[in-house]
Amino acid sequence: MRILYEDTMPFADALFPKLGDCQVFNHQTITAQDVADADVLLVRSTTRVNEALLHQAKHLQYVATATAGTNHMDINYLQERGIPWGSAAGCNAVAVAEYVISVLLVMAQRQQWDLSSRSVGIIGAGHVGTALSSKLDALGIQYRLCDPPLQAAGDPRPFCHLDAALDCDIVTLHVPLVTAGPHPTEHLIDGQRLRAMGPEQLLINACRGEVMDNAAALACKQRGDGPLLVMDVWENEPDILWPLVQHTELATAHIAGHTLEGKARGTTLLYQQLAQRLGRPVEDPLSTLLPVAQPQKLELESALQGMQAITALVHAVYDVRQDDRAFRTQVQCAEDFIYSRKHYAIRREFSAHRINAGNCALTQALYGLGFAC
Ligand SMILES: NC(=O)c1ccc[n+]([C@@H]2O[C@H](COP(=O)([O-])OP(=O)(O)OC[C@H]3O[C@@H](n4cnc5c(N)ncnc54)[C@H](O)[C@@H]3O)[C@@H](O)[C@H]2O)c1
Ligand SMILES: O=C(O)[C@H](O)[C@H](O)COP(=O)(O)O
Repeated sequence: MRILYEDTMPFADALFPKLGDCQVFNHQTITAQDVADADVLLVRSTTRVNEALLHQAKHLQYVATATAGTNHMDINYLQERGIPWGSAAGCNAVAVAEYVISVLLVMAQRQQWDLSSRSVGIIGAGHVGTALSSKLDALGIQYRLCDPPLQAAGDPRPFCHLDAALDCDIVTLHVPLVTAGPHPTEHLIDGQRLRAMGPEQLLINACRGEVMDNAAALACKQRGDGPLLVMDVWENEPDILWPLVQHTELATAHIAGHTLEGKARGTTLLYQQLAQRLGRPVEDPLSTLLPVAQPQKLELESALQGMQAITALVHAVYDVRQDDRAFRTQVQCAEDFIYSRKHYAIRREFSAHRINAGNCALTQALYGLGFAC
């Protein structure tokens, strides 16, 4: 069993050699020739899995991506070739939800917003949208969910129309990139919708760059129109529309999902899927692989209360302003974009940290946010 896997999967070296002979590849240099003899190909979202890469691969039995998004894989081509494929649905939902929470707390401080009187429109109520809604519940922040495919499938949660979600004070996008069919998302947020949003509104894109028309967003901002923008994902990564960066409140290099837990879940989900396909015992190695966070226990400053205390603790674990600063100072071209993602610092999820808040209401909110209390 020849397994070829991308070099950006934490813990892959500890897991996949148990299942076969392994080779590691770099997405910038991989060729069709490299894949020719592979039985299994395991990627992240930076490798385009298509005919150009796979046409010489005559033995492929399985292709999988250790990510939630699958738009980098030509699923039609895989199906035509009869090659089964998999993904790591939900692996980094908590990471993206924590990114959005960090953003909201930064923006609330900067804009003097009382988040308890602001509404959030969550577009896409799958793994990420749902994880985010639980954290907003914990903070007592109102939200509306918009997800026509789930609504049509009978999901019992209350859903709203896209226009109602776009009317919220804060709008956050969590849909897959879909280019065809009844619910396409490519340029879902187009020039017209951007122009209809006011300067007090905040639009967060942490799903796929192509869901928002970036050129239209730039034109809007250059005219002084449109919402405040927070962008983790960009059209045409890594060669993005650089002039747009200066018009954003916070800008990052597609790292919302890059917690150690999120990436490690991606690797272990693929390991489990492959083990199952090979008829091997399916163990869950995640908890044994993750190191203890440093510091594991966080202390709460006794002078801080309520949202101030929550903000301090969230930002002690993950402060998106650090990633924004690094992006603005170190990322100026496509190569920088790739480099910064590949060398992203280790970021842990709230659950890796234990807090003794004392105060019952605060403990409940922190527990709801995901901290170990
Ligand atoms: N920035 C990052 O690091 C990062 C990390 C994880 C995921 N993502 C992106 O975010 C997307 C969502 O992630 P997820 O794990 O929640 O995926 P998911 O599949 O669990 O949820 C996506 C939801 O979007 C809904 N949807 C589809 N079309 C829609 C439309 N037109 N309008 C409203 N809702 C629609 C689907 O019904 C589904 O419920 C992924 O596909 C991926 O592209 C980005
Ligand atoms: O779709 C996903 O899961 C995310 O966008 C993921 O964070 C992408 O990360 P990458 O594979 O590009 O490192």
